[in-house]
Amino acid sequence: QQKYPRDKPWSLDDFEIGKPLGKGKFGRVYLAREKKSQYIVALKVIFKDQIEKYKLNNQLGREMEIQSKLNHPNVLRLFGWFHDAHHIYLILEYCHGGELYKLLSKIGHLSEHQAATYIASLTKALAYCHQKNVIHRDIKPENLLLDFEGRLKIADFGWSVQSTSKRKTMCGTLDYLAPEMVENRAHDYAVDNWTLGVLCYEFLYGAPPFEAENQIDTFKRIVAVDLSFPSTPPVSVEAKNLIRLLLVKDSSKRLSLQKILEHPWIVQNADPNGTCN
Ligand SMILES: CC(=O)N[C@H]1CCN(c2c(Cl)cnc3[nH]c(-c4cn(C)nc4C)nc23)C1
Repeated sequence: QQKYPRDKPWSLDDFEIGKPLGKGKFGRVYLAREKKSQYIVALKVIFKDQIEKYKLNNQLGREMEIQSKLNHPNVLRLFGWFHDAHHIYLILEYCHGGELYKLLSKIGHLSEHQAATYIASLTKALAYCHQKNVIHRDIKPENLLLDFEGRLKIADFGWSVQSTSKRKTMCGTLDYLAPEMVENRAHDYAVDNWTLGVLCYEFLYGAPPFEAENQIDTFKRIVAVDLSFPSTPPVSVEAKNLIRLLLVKDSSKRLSLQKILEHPWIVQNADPNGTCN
């Protein structure tokens, strides 16, 4: 029985490779099973020549350094990594529930109970990342996965892999970026608070708040904080209140992560153990 963390370096021979889960510019993610333990993982395969071509070696190294240190129930685990002549392999936690995105596009919008539970989980994950000096976890819906219990996991290493079920308009979208990001001004931890507001809106209405026909109009709506709430689906006043406290142009005035967890809408609607089953 292999003790953990293991001393012998991992190699491809340790795994049986299953179906592809996603693919992208830098590589692909496969379902895989570690032979000795029969443990199911997601194996992310990154092409070395793609990394060298885009001069991303140190970014990848930094991402992996950060990711291997993070250990939180709502942050996807990086168990280890190895490489061969042409590839780098990341051994990642596998989420049986797949992408939150697929669930959202299938059911249109989430209930207030589900939305509050996932916003609370994201807030706790971000508070943990910020405490480890990790910001801007790029929390777009396609980077949010669900484990077998329906618990949310932030799955991003800066190498967003487009999984096969990706919404096409997703690539390069501005929808989730704060004004200071789209205006290319200095950004700090508070960008994540803005993104929580965007996600909360999208979970409840099924579309992001500043969606527009093209990127220019989205850009204009973000910098103007052109926020309005449709009359359907019906959404509680408390939920709208939280969204308004996060989608604030002045980043210093956005509700803090701690205050989000104390907000009445979260306290009244979020499931304490984050599974909302
Ligand atoms: C940003 C990113 O990595 N996106 C995707 C690619 C596969 N990857 C997964 C990662 Cl990294 C971990 N677990 C996953 N589970 C799934 C998945 C499960 N079902 C039923 N359908 C899917 C898809 N995908 C993953 C995340």
